[in-house]
Amino acid sequence: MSTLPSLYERLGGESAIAALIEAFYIRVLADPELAPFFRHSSMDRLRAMQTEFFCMALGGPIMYSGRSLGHIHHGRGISRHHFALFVGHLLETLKDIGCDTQETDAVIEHINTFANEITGTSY
Ligand code: HEM
Repeated sequence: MSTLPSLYERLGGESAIAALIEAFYIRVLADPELAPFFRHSSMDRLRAMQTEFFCMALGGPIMYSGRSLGHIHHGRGISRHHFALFVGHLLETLKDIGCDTQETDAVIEHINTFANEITGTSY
């Protein structure tokens, strides 16, 4: 019996995901609507935690050691609009690194499932 490779494997594992996150936050911080959210954040910690989170969320053998998504994001005024901008930058970054459409769509679909947890809304 064979198992399909996880998205983690299809993207190239931990080092490829770390590079993706690095390129992604360059875009996020260049967005005038998103940059202010990160003004007081340690970007080194954020990139490290986000890399762990993506590795875990995409099926990799890595445990996320950061705080709960709700706990971190609630009370910061992150709307659906901000979430959509954030995911838009992820989409562009995946395209930039040459990720094919099927993998890009699968990653975006998966990351979108965290929308309620991040924005604190459920509808
Ligand atoms: C699915 C989408 C998202 C995921 C998976 C995610 C994940 C994370 C993770 C893993 C951390 C680090 C946690 C830690 O330090 O323990 C973090 C921090 C943070 N996130 Fe997100 N995030 C998402 C969307 C967003 C959006 C849309 C915004 C704002 C527009 C945002 C703003 C922040 C900020 C400001 C921090 C740093 C908090 C601090 O300084 O301690 N995130 N996020």
